[in-house]
Amino acid sequence: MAQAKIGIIGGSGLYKMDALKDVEEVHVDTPFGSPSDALILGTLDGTQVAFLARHGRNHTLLPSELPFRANIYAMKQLGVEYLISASAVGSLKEEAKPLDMVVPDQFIDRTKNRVSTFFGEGIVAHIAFGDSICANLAGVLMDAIASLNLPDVSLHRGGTYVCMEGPAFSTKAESHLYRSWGATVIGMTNLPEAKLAREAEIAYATLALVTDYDCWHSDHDSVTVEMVIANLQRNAVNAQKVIQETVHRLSQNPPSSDAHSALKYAILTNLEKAPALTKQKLELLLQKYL
Ligand SMILES: CSC[C@H]1O[C@H](OP(=O)(O)O)[C@H](O)[C@@H]1O
Ligand SMILES: Nc1ncnc2[nH]cnc12
Repeated sequence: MAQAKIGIIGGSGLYKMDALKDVEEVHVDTPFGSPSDALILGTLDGTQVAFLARHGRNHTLLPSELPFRANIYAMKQLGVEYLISASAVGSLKEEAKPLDMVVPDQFIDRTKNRVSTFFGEGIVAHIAFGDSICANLAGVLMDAIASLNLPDVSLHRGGTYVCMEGPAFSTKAESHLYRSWGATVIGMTNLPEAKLAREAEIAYATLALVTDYDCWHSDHDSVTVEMVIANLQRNAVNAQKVIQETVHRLSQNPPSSDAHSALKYAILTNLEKAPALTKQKLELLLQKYL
């Protein structure tokens, strides 16, 4: 199977990468089922990458229906070591305006219905998640954004991403509550992905594209899908430029990442005595430690 060290997961409004060349569509099967869609392998300025449309290319999957484990496992099967997520988010802060870019460094979990671990069935592991985003990968992403000097786009370095269950958007009371917690942006997808990427020892960072002010701002209309997609479309070219520049920088100078050894001290179970079937299912994650 073709391989790629860099993976890209495109969210709402970002269903393909226009600059990809030598494109190959790969249908990957994993022990956790099928990913959201075929993975698109191709080159960006000569660097091999794997692209996946998180909700499917025709946007058919709700946030709660996303096969997060299959998506991350498929990336691992392709050899991905760095994973960039591009996501639409609502802003919870006045200064993060629609069309701005935020590179969060923390999460708050408000999901209710997500499976966000590969472990269980006889093998127990607890990854460290205090620093939920790979700081070095986020650094490359932020340097890439800054280097492009995008007109009318401010970069916000760091911030907390609230991950809610959805699919309905927040109530005003919730939106004000998250603001009182000091959170920066809100979305429905990135937290399970970040946890699973960490378990799979893949460095993960998010390019959060602000599309709206959620529903707290008295001078702006409450978020609607129409608003999200319209603003995302206005920003899609910028988002792809950022991803392209980030891929270029990663290919020139791949950073070290604590994520790449996240399981070193995380596994509690004696793997010699662990159930064979579970070991087989998780072989790709465990092989270094067997
Ligand atoms: C289309 S509005 C809500 C939808 O958009 C975001 O998706 P993604 O993170 O995949 O860009 C948000 O998380 C919701 O899933
Ligand atoms: N306000 C919002 N809440 C949740 N997810 C979003 N995605 C884009 N805007 C959002």
